[in-house]
Amino acid sequence: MKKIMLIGFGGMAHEVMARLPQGVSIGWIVAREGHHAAIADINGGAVKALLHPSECSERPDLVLECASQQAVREYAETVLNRGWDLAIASTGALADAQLLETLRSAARAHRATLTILSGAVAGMDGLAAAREGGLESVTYVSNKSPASWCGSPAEKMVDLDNVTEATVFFEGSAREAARTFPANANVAATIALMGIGMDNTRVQLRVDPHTTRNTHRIQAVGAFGEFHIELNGNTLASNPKTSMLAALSAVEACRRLVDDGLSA
Ligand SMILES: NC(=O)C1=CN([C@@H]2O[C@H](COP(=O)(O)OP(=O)(O)OC[C@H]3O[C@@H](n4cnc5c(N)ncnc54)[C@H](O)[C@@H]3O)[C@@H](O)[C@H]2O)C=CC1
Ligand SMILES: O=C([O-])CC(=O)C(=O)O
Repeated sequence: MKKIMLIGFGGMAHEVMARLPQGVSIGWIVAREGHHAAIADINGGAVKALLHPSECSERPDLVLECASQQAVREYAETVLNRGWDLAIASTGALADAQLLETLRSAARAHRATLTILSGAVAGMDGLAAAREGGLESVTYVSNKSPASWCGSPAEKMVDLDNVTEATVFFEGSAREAARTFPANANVAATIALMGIGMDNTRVQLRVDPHTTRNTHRIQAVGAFGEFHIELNGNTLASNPKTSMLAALSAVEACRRLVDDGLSA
């Protein structure tokens, strides 16, 4: 049995727990203290609630971050310094170039892997392959409902309650997008990390009152040719900011621990 550590106890973490592949169990959950009683109830106390990964004295087979960019800043270095493999959803934390370098060095020094979950988008394998031949441009457009942008800085950029048509409220770099919208624009950072970087990846964020989905459009142009991907993702019932596919990409990372057959 593979035993993983989850970081976070919100929408994505619950989806991962509900869909955990056979042969994988959750040994530890790093969460805020307010969640510890609920964690103690899971499987008759089989899961340990922690405030920090350093409280764990065993070696998890994988640490899965499904919490926030702040959680990556708080815990990722400790995890990698212990030589534990880490997969992160909150990829926008890596818009901080210094943190990215620190985590890369920690992973190299301790022979750990830092995996960027594909999250809410698809095509990251193709984008990374295209990069090998040279990319000219990568653009990303995110289109979400007003409920998705609620509680984000979008509230100050557009009237979310009264918007009547799809409206662009942000245009800029992936670095700026990921930093400004930490719960909504991690995809921008993921695309940047797999493509032409945080400053060269152009991002447009839109609010659309006529949708309930999270739509991600990627256009990449390079020596390979060009591709356009449009992904219309259903959101988690528990969190309209987060696409179900993002949670499923975390589940798939767990499945890789037990499946030793084909790999994408
Ligand atoms: N790469 C991608 O495509 C996507 C990435 N994400 C990232 O995944 C995160 C989680 O998504 P959801 O579960 O839907 O969010 P959520 O808001 O439903 O849950 C987040 C959970 O993490 C906990 N948390 C946050 N910071 C923490 C910290 N420093 N220490 C301990 N616990 C902490 C919260 O208390 C909460 O339980 C998002 O905040 C976002 O950063 C979300 C969607 C897509
Ligand atoms: O789940 C999504 O559709 C995208 C998202 O929240 C993010 O990029 O942070």
